[in-house]
Amino acid sequence: MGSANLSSRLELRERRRAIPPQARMAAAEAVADSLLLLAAGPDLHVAGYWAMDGELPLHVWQLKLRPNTVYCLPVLYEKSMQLKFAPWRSGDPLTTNRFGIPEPDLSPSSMFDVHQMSLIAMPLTGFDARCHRIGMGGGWYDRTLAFRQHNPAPPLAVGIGFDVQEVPAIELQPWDIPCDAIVTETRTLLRPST
Ligand SMILES: Nc1nc2c(c(=O)[nH]1)N(C=O)[C@@H](CNc1ccc(C(=O)N[C@@H](CCC(=O)O)C(=O)O)cc1)CN2
Ligand SMILES: Nc1ncnc2c1ncn2[C@@H]1O[C@H](COP(=O)(O)OP(=O)(O)OP(=O)(O)O)[C@@H](O)[C@H]1O
Repeated sequence: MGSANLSSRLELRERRRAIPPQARMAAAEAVADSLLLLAAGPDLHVAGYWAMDGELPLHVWQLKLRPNTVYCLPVLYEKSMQLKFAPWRSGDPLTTNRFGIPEPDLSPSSMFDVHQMSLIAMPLTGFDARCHRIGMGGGWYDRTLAFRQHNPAPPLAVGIGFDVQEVPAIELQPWDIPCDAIVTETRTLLRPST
C-alpha cells in the first residue's frame, strides 16, 4: 500500500465514515454515472463491492447497468488467497466472510475468475493523483490483479472513493497494482501513462 502507515490508514477510514448521509447518497449517484461511461460495451462482467465502513456505495450503479451486464461481488477464495467474483442480484442468498462482509452464497465453480471480468471497482481507503491506492491492508486486490503488473487491461481496475480520501503521494510497493482510473463524486482520474 505504499508509504501510508497504520495511523494514516485509520485516519483515512475515519474521514470516509464522517461523510454525512446526504453527501454519501449524492456521491453514489454521481459515481454511478461516471462508472457507466467507463464500461459501456455489451455482455460485460463487472465487479462492485458490498459497501461497509463508510465505503462509497455502488447500489445505484448496479441498478443502472444494462440488463446484459453481470454484476458481481468479490469473494475471498482462501485456497489461493485471491478474490473470485460471484454474480449477485438483489434477493440472491448471501453468506458472510471472515471480515463480516456479505458474499454471494455460491459454490466456487459458479464464480468468475479475475480474467473473466471487464471492470473491477475497488473500494479505496486512500488514493493520490497518480492513481496509486491504499486498500484495507489485506493485499487481496493486489494479489488478484498481480498479473496486471505485466499485462494490459482487462479487467480495468477502478478505484472508488470520496475526494476527501486523496492524499499527496503514495509510494508504490513492489506488489502494488495502481488503478487504471479513480472515480470520485466529482472526478474521474485516469492513470498517467508513464
Ligand atoms: N466492501 C469491501 N469488500 C471487500 C474488501 C473491502 O475492502 N471492502 N476487500 C478489500 O481487500 C476484500 C476483503 N478484504 C478485507 C481486508 C481487511 C478487512 C478489515 O476490515 N479488516 C479489519 C479487521 C477485521 C477483522 O479481522 O475482523 C480492520 O483492519 O480493521 C476487510 C476486508 C474483498 N471484499
Ligand atoms: N502479489 C502479491 N504476492 C504476495 N503477497 C502480496 C501480493 N500483493 C500483496 N501482498 C501482501 O499483502 C500485504 C498487504 O498489502 P497492502 O498493504 O498493499 O494492501 P492493500 O493494497 O491496502 O489491500 P487490498 O489490496 O486488499 O485493498 C502485503 O504486505 C503483502 O505481503
